[in-house]
Amino acid sequence: MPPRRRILLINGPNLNLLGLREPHIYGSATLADVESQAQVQAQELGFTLDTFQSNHEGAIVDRIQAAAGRGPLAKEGYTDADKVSAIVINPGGLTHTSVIVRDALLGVDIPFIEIHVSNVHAREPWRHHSYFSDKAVAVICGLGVYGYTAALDPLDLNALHTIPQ
Ligand SMILES: O=C1C[C@@](O)(C(=O)O)C[C@@H](O)[C@@H]1O
Repeated sequence: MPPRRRILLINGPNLNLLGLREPHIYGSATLADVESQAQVQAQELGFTLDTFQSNHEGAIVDRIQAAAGRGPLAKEGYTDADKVSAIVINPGGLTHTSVIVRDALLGVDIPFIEIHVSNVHAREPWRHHSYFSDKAVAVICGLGVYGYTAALDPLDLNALHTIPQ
């Protein structure tokens, strides 16, 4: 059987307001636009896409653990079928603060791509540091919401592990 490709797209705090918050920085596309475009792309490329957004750090940790079939959500109906082979994550402000989301990603050992809509390196100095970049397969920033499309591109996915059936 061919390897399964199931990708999890996570958006962190405040990204539910994409399209409304600071449009001069983040543009006018909404999170719904981003997720539906990503679903179209997934269908075209033949992988399953799960999407998740939360404003809560612990909820993101629980969802990452569930992506490996572990943690509290694993007891609530998430099964092995929900295991993913790669994660695309825009951690939002947690990028610059979150040891625990970093630890969650390292703990499940699922390769991930970090994406930011804005060019964080052209913004406030404290946005230049990420708790994720040194462990990410790739980091995409400053491409606007096209960054999500780039992250899900098969060229990037080919570089990632897949879960054998
Ligand atoms: O919430 C966000 C969004 C962001 O991750 C981006 O997509 O550009 C950049 C972060 O610094 C910020 O806190």
